[in-house]
Amino acid sequence: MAEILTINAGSSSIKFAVFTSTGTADLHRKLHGQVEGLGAEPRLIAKQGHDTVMTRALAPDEARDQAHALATILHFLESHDDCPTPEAIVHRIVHGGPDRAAPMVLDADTITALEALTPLAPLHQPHNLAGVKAAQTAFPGAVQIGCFDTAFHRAHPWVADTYALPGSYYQEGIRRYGFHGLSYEHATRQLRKLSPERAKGRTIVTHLGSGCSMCAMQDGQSVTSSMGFTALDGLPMGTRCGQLDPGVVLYLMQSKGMNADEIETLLYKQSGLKGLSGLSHDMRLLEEAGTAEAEGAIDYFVHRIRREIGAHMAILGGLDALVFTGGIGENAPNIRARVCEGFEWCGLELDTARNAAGETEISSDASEVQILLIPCDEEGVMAQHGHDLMT
Ligand SMILES: Nc1ncnc2c1ncn2[C@@H]1O[C@H](COP(=O)(O)OP(=O)(O)O)[C@@H](O)[C@H]1O
Ligand SMILES: CC(=O)OP(=O)(O)O
Ligand SMILES: [Mg+2]
Repeated sequence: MAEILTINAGSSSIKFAVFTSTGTADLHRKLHGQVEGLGAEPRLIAKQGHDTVMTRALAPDEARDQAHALATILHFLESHDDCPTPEAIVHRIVHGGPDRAAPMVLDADTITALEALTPLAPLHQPHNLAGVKAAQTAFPGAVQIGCFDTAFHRAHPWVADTYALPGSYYQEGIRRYGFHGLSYEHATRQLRKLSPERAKGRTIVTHLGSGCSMCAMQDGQSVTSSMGFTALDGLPMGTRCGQLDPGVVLYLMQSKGMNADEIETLLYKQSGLKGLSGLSHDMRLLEEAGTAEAEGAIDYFVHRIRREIGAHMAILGGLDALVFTGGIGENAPNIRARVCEGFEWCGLELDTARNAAGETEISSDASEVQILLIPCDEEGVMAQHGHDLMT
């Protein structure tokens, strides 16, 4: 029985899963888990089905950063009673550049080309590629496969991909790539099962996790997305600023004398919910805190999501379904309620009780737009791609 291991290094977590394949298209998830809370209070959680087989707070040297967290996961897998012997290890690689529109086997040349994209995704790409190397060492017999967050958006029309810079900049790759593609792919697959007619129409999926973005789709194909050249643009995130006037960057350089490294740290690691609240990147803590700054951070977060929903809806010419996914999207009913508030004018109405209960369909019976909660499963999509490439 072939096994597939998936590794998904996000900005605040590393998620893993072991799947077995019996030769058919159906994959069985036999073990999964994550190191979550990187940068705050990291812990390792592993589950078999719904049963938790491990939950442990991690010491600083076990989860100082993604590399340590991954070593902790690989150590856990190797010492697990049923240690996996993966035939393929599938990695989420956040940036695939302009041409990689499908998953692929990672050979040495591809890894070198992907390393060159590190400045475009500094919170992710180095960790994604370090994960490939660590996995090669831990499981030397396995094929390494990459699935790219950017791939899902590669068929955007030019207007959704370009910046209004001279054309040569687009040609050299300065364009809007869009991210969270594996999450969007999963959401559309689920939507096709849950609501096939609406999935053929105009849909917006909003991925609200540690990183946050939104994607407008027509018949499951990405039309436009809130993230751009890097995973900084669009919505505010845990520690990232989201949309920012580029004049701010010029001001920081010219008037405050900040250098590129300082600005990178500010925009990627000290901004977003963390920067505004002065407290934490974690929505759970902000909701509990109740300070004026934490409330302000949540107000801004909600405001920007609402603004992007309006913009994405305008590009689609209306809306048939709105999907929430990601750590915040799935687990924070108050945020969902505030995002949807006052959108009745365009036929979008939440059902308070369904939303509070976290049901799959959270729109009211009267709502013209269906509102759904679809738990993010990037690992399931990755495993399926790995399986398809191996057979
Ligand atoms: N119950 C909850 N209420 C509010 N926010 C939550 C809850 N559970 C998780 N989150 C948020 O989800 C975030 C993690 O989302 P996730 O999609 O797992 O992130 P990533 O994959 O980018 O590391 C956490 O930082 C936290 O803010
Ligand atoms: C692209 C991105 O922001 O990913 P994540 O949400 O996993 O940090
Ligand atoms: Mg994620």
